[in-house]
Amino acid sequence: MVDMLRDGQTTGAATAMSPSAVEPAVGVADETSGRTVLRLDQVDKRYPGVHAIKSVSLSVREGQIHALVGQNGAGKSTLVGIAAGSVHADSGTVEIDGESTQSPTPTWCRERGLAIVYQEPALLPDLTVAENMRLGMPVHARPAIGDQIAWAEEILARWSSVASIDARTPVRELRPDARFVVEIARALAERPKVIVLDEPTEHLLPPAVAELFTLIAEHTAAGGAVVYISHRLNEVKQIADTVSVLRDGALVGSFDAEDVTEQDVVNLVVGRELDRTFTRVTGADRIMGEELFAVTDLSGKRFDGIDLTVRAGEIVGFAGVEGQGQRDVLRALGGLGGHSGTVRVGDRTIDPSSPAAALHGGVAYLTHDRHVEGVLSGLSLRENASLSALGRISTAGVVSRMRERKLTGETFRSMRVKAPNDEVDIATLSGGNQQKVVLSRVLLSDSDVILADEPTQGVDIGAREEIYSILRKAAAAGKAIVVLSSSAAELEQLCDRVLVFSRGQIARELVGDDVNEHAIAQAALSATHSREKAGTGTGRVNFWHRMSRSDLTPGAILLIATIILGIIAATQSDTYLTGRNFSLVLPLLATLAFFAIAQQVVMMIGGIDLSVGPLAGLLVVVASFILSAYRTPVGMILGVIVLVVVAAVVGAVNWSLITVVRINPLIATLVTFTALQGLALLMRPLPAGQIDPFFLSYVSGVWGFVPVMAVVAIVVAVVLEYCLFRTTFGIKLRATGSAGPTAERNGVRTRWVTLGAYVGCSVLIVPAAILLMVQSGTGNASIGDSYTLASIGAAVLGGASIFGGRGSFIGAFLGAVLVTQINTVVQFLGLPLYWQQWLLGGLTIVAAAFYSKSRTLTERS
Ligand SMILES: Nc1ncnc2c1ncn2[C@@H]1O[C@H](COP(=O)(O)OP(=O)(O)OP(=O)(O)O)[C@@H](O)[C@H]1O
Repeated sequence: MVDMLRDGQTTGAATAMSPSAVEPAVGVADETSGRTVLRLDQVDKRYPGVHAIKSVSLSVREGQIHALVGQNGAGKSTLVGIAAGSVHADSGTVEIDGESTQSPTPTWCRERGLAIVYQEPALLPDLTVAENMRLGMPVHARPAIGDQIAWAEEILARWSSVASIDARTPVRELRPDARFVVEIARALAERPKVIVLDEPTEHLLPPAVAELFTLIAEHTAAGGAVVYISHRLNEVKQIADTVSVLRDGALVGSFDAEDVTEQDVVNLVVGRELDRTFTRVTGADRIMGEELFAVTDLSGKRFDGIDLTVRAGEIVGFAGVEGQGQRDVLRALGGLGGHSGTVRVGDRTIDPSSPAAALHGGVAYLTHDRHVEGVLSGLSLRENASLSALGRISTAGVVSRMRERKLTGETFRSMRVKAPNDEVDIATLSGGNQQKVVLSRVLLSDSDVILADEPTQGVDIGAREEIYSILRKAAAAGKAIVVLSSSAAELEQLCDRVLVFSRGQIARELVGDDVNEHAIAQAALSATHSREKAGTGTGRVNFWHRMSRSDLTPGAILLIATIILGIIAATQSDTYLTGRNFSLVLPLLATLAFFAIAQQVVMMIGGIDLSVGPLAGLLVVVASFILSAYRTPVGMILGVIVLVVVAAVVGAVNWSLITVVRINPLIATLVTFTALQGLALLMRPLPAGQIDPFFLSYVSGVWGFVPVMAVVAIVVAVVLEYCLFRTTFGIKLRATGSAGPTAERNGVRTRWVTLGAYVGCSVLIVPAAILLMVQSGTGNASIGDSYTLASIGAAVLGGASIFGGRGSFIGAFLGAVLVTQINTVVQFLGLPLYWQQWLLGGLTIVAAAFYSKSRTLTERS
């Protein structure tokens, strides 16, 4: 494993060379043999302050593995993003399988045979593995929705020896390595002409890497092509036919892999000759201080009885086959896992019960899952890095911008973070640069103990050396450091001592000359024979886990609560269980149910519609003009059509404010709320204008004591529930709410899905408004106002997430049932009316807390 520079004192030993000085020794790739399946021609891309791609031309031929290498920020991801249609180039053309275009879209590229696995998985957390896999397929290759589980299981079966993944599991429950397996398996299942893999092995376990290489070989043997991005040059040398080097957005050249040595590639990537002679600076050569970090009898999930001491100035490595508890121990010490035992920093005993408590006790943890736990998107580099150092840079709670800039700036410079400036959004940085910023945060916390989990993940060869040097400097400054790495070579280079884990315990301790790559790898393998597969996380499926998996769980809980309230009311009053009572209550229930179902549509995409109440009022007012007395049946139908059109227009206005003008949904629909209220009051300042009694008698028809409209509401809820999981639009709706930008990358036109959601929501208010017409009989402008909040309450009770992606129409219906039940039972029990509010508020809090708790537990496990 020589995937890194071997240089104890890198920067001093490196000799700057002109690019031309490192290029002539290597052979230039033959671009003529084999058919070209992907061609990029004069592609150029600028971001504010960065010329990311400088007129790059590249050809990838069939049956070939074409590696793309370069430092962090060189432009690799941007270039393949352009090839896949997810990044729009300023100029240049993309040609896939003979067809070219200047403006490719993800769908265009996929349909022509290009599949891509992004550095950050393009999976939708709230959709199941099977739904994600199906959605990512080109339209012609998608299985029927009913067959998707069997189809996904068949594809994942190929990976079963390295990753046991249940196709029904929501992706949010998968561990990072399993997420990548799903992505890769899906992309290969497309049988693409060319597959792009952007740092695919960063998160994979060694057996999965081996499986990937076998599949890649099969793919190319069948005539497919691969574009392979990696910082692991040993992997590149192992599999690539051609190596293209990018530096600062420009193509240095494309070379035959056989003609270049690993050292040649390093020099080409860095743009200078880098001395890779390795001098390990061990603890024996350094002065170490007193024992600084002491852990006694630490036990928790997947580990047991861990004793550990680290001295000031010492770097201790955690090694072992993946899944032997080493990561769990590190996370528990960083405050990210339950545990028992004693943890001491210096002479203080600390309780790392949370990351904040660990930090407070002097322990900082660098996560291995940068995408989910490390990066704070939307915040600048500076803000991301200074988050753990706020105490040091503020006085009486006020942050000193000068100190913050100085501190973060110096750290960024020492790590060579590549960004236009320190104020840009961290999300705009390349993956490796994001990793450097997250590491900066840990260093800036100035904690006595640093726990670094895969510190060089996704980081280029030059920066890797810089990170080693920074960790060594931190040790030299008296910190105690623990490094977990899947690379034995990395541990050899960094550590004074290495602890090898097996089945949740420390199986071996390597010191002195035993701290070498070979001995570490050997110890890891001989220490254990059982390899845990990548999977869905915990093997133990607990109550919360099972409950939180289903979107129907909230509905079941609501039903039980409704029945209990009903039993109480029935025991207290003889009139509760009578047809007369039901004939009074059910129309109210149907009205609220339509409001809740409508609200659920927009909440599914992470939106909200405050205008539903006034819209209903406006529709009642409009009806008092167009459905006034004694219309013919045709007139009535036309009248209802007008109401639908009015509602659809309001939905479209909401959508354009949110999507085109880009106003937050809460504000946008608050604006519409006021405008619609004003308009309705303008038309009918006071309730007036009779609505046709014949029309009202039709819509208030009953079967026994059950109103027809209540049955319609149930049917609508059930049909929409079916559509949500079994139709393309339903899945796109959930995908858009789950993670909009990722859904876009999967070919979902989120803009139009959002339009459908807002228009759909408004149109579903028409039946609710008709029921209100029955109640008022006249044009009453404010009759719907109170339903805005009630609709949101009912949908939340039904399990809707305000962040989108989760919820259920049956749940929303049952939420409306419970709200109506509370109102009725309070009256039957003769309780004061404020009990309605208390019960509703109390139950909403209990429900929200329950859903939130169960969801958090599921995601953590
Ligand atoms: N959306 C964006 N907005 C602004 N700048 C961006 C954006 N995406 C990328 N960049 C910039 O473009 C340059 C190239 O980034 P890119 O992600 O392509 O690099 P990379 O070679 O893939 O790096 P890494 O190896 O770290 O993943 C970087 O300077 C990056 O900060």
